[in-house]
Amino acid sequence: MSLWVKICGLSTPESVETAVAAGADALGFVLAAGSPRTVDAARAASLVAVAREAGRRAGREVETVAVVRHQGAEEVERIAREAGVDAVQLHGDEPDADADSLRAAGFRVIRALSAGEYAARRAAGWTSADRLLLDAAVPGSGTRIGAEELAEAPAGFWILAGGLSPANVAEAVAALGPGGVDVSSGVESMRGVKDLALIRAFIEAARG
Ligand SMILES: O=C(O)c1ccccc1NCC(=O)[C@H](O)[C@H](O)COP(=O)(O)O
Repeated sequence: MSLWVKICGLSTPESVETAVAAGADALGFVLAAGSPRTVDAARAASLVAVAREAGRRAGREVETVAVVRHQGAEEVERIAREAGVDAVQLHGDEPDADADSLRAAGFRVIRALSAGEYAARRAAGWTSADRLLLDAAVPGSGTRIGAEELAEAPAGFWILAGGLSPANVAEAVAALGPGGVDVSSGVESMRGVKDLALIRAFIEAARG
């Protein structure tokens, strides 16, 4: 099966068009405050419309994802509805009940955890109905997760994030065996500014 690829932190129509044309499965819009990639819900809605149209032209569905952190379930549901996304990616200390209520409200949920958080939850017997994304401790920082931090890779489908780039994604996938990958910093020319050639190169390298 083809590797699932998500390009995160998109904020311009050009970067959305490029990611879809290059074959991305999912696009992330940062609705968490305080990031150079943050867009408001109205801006995200216009980018979601661009993604839908580009997906229609490409003859496939592209998943749109609101990336949030430390926002309550009600607030997340409100902004996700306004943005018109398919899924939410929870990056904070949200309780499982928030994920349950967002799923019940019709959104797919991605739970983003650092490798350390995942190891602690796994040891405590935690399981989740949602897709799991393993990331560096500081999301969107371009920091990699090392194989040593990931003593046991999750069973089943999971998504690797954190410091991936066109130069290292193939090696990271071979070493850790995720079903999907997620990138932000590694396809930017400077923090918060996506580079269209790097987006294309990342997707090609990930699938190559
Ligand atoms: O991008 C941010 O600044 C951000 C802020 C708050 C929560 C999540 C954020 N980003 C999530 C992602 O972009 C990715 O899912 C992931 O962290 C990969 O980031 P990177 O290491 O930059 O490739």
